[in-house]
This record gives sequence, C-alpha cells and structure tokens, in this order.
Amino acid sequence: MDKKRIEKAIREILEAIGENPDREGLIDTPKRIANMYEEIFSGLKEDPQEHLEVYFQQEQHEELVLVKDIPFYSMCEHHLVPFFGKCHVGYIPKKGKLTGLSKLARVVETVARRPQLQERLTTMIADAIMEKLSPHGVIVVVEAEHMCMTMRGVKKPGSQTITSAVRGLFNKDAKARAEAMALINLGK
Ligand SMILES: Nc1nc2c(ncn2[C@@H]2O[C@H](COP(=O)(O)OP(=O)(O)OP(=O)(O)O)[C@@H](O)[C@H]2O)c(=O)[nH]1
Ligand SMILES: [Zn+2]
Repeated sequence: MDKKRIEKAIREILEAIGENPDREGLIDTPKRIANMYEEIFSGLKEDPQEHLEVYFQQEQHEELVLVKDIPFYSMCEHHLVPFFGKCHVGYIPKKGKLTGLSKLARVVETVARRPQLQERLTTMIADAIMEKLSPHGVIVVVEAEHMCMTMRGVKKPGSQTITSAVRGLFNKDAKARAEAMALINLGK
C-alpha cells in the first residue's frame, strides 16, 4: 500500500475542506490515516481461501457447523464510511473436510477489510468456503448497520440490513435452511 500517497491525499482533502493541515491537532493526521487504512484495507492483499486450511479428520462429522455472531467492521465502497455488524457462517462438511473454527472468522476479516458492499461481502464468504472445502452446503447471514445511512444522507440510525447467501444443500432443502436459521436466531 502506498502510504506516502495516502498522506498526500489526506493533506489535500484537509486543505480542500478549508482546514489548516499544519495546525497542531492535524499535523499527524495524514500519517495516522495512512496507518489506519493499511490496517482496515489489509484484506485487499489476501485471498479469503488461503485461510481455509483443510483438516482431513478420521471422525466423519457431516452435520452443521455454525459460528454465529462474528463481529466485523468494513468500509462502504460508495462513501468510505464504516458499515459493521455480525456475520453468521455455517457449513455442512463433506468427507471429513473440516476447517478450524477461527478460520471461518478469518475469512470474514479478509473480505471485510477492503472497500466493500454488504452483498458482495456475503457472497465472497459463501463462495470461498464452497470452493475450498466442497461441503454439502454453506449458509452465510450478515446483519449490519451502514454509517452512510445513519450519520448522513437518509439518516436512519438503528436500521439494519440483512443479507444471506446459501449454497448447495441449503439451496435445495428448505428444512435444513430453516434449521440453520432457527439456530442463528436462537436467543434473539
Ligand atoms: N446495495 C448496497 N447499497 C449500499 C451499500 N452500502 C451503501 N449502499 C447504498 O449505495 C447507494 C449509493 O447511492 P448514490 O445515489 O450513488 O449516492 P448518494 O447520493 O450518496 O445516496 P444517498 O445515501 O441516498 O444520499 C446508497 O443508496 C447507499 O445506501 C451496500 O453494501 N449494498
Ligand atoms: Zn455508503
């Protein structure tokens, strides 16, 4: 990532909005933002599939594995302000092709840490798991609040956007899908 270029651009923005980028409080702001962008856009240099190490296990678990309430922060690609919330990721492994539970959360991090759309974030998670683990099915549900809808524009704080992506068995089998959704909504 070209941090020097980000610093220059932020200085330019500060001047353009009529601020003095050399005043005490702002002098280090371009550098801080460059460091922050390196962190929050770090997913751009990663492939979500690279996290999905496959463990071939002796024990055959061909039932639902669901990690729910994975918190995430991403940046809306239209306004470059945050959208954030929770991801629920479930899959039914096939032929012992399991992955580590934390790896599912790592996939979420990789796709969240880039300029993003909620729909694309959701499908990227489902597709990465589908392609790398070839499971019976994948279900991903994302609930998020978009700052571009709350602090500006239409100004609807508290509104939640829910997206889902279902693949494989969850697509065909309404009962399996309903069971996974019931577990996702459990305790709400
Ligand atoms: N589908 C989708 N839309 C998004 C997402 N994040 C932000 N948006 C929307 O992107 C749209 C951009 O609309 P534009 O009309 O180009 O921009 P704008 O004039 O700033 O729009 P307003 O937000 O309505 O003021 C808005 O409707 C946003 O709510 C997202 O993750 N998915
Ligand atoms: Zn936006």
